[in-house]
Amino acid sequence: MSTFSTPTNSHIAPTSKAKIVMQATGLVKRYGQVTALDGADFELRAGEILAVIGDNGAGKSSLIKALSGATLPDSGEILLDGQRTVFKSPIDARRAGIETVYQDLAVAPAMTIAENLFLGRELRRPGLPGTLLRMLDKRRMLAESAARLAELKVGIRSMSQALETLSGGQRQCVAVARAAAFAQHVVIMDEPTAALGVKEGNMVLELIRRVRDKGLPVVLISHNMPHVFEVADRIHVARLGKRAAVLNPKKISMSDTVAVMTGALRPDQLPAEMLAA
Ligand SMILES: Nc1ncnc2c1ncn2[C@@H]1O[C@H](COP(=O)(O)OP(=O)(O)OP(=O)(O)O)[C@@H](O)[C@H]1O
Repeated sequence: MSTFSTPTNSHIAPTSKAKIVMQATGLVKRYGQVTALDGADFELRAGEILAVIGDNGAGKSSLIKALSGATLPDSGEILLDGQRTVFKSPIDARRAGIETVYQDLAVAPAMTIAENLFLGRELRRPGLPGTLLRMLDKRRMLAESAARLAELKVGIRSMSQALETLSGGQRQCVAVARAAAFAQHVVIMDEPTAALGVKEGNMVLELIRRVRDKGLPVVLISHNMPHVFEVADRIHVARLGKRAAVLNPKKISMSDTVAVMTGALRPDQLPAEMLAA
């Protein structure tokens, strides 16, 4: 069997005894004649970065949409901390502590970094007696933004500069930091390093590790195999609307991973050590 890359991820991966933070069983989602999810299972553990990979149309986005409340599956169960949960909207998922960083970033380029961090969750000053009017607390939002970014070692100095003045990688870091700042349980990232150069991609990968090390498990959807192997503790392979396998990136090569993803290699043909516990 081929060996392709030496994983550089030095973090101690969670063992099979690590707590299951989020779980899904038998998710089904149909769009007319198309079955996007065909009984997909999912399991995210405390302390891990779980990469979700799969060929085009394998059901990655549909899975993530179900986990983040963007779509309601036709059947199947989602459990958060062991409790059955139904997300009827992304707001439900956010309330439950799940933050998602979408590919389009959902940011306002002309607004400041602080305004973007608190977009939709603005801090306000106490209301004046007898009025409902509550002014935005810009000072606190600036201070808190600076604190959040510093905590994650994102090296951006001025929180009052417009987001559009930042590079693509820095903007992505702001989006990730925003998710990490508000998430109580899980951060889901959809292709966070797509369209970034090598240096900027590495900067975002570093940040993703810091988010995990801060105590938030991360679900990372990516087509970028070197990036997956750089940071993932386990690799969930989606195929034909199901979870085909969960792989151990420390034991399996990139080429064999791609072979499992495309169906050229069946998971039951792999030595047990290549499968994640
Ligand atoms: N809103 C929709 N309406 C109709 N079909 C859909 C819809 N969303 C997804 N599908 C179909 O469901 C299947 C799974 O799609 P999904 O986007 O989940 O796969 P994916 O693994 O994320 O693919 P990609 O890597 O190309 O984004 C595909 O056949 C897709 O065409």
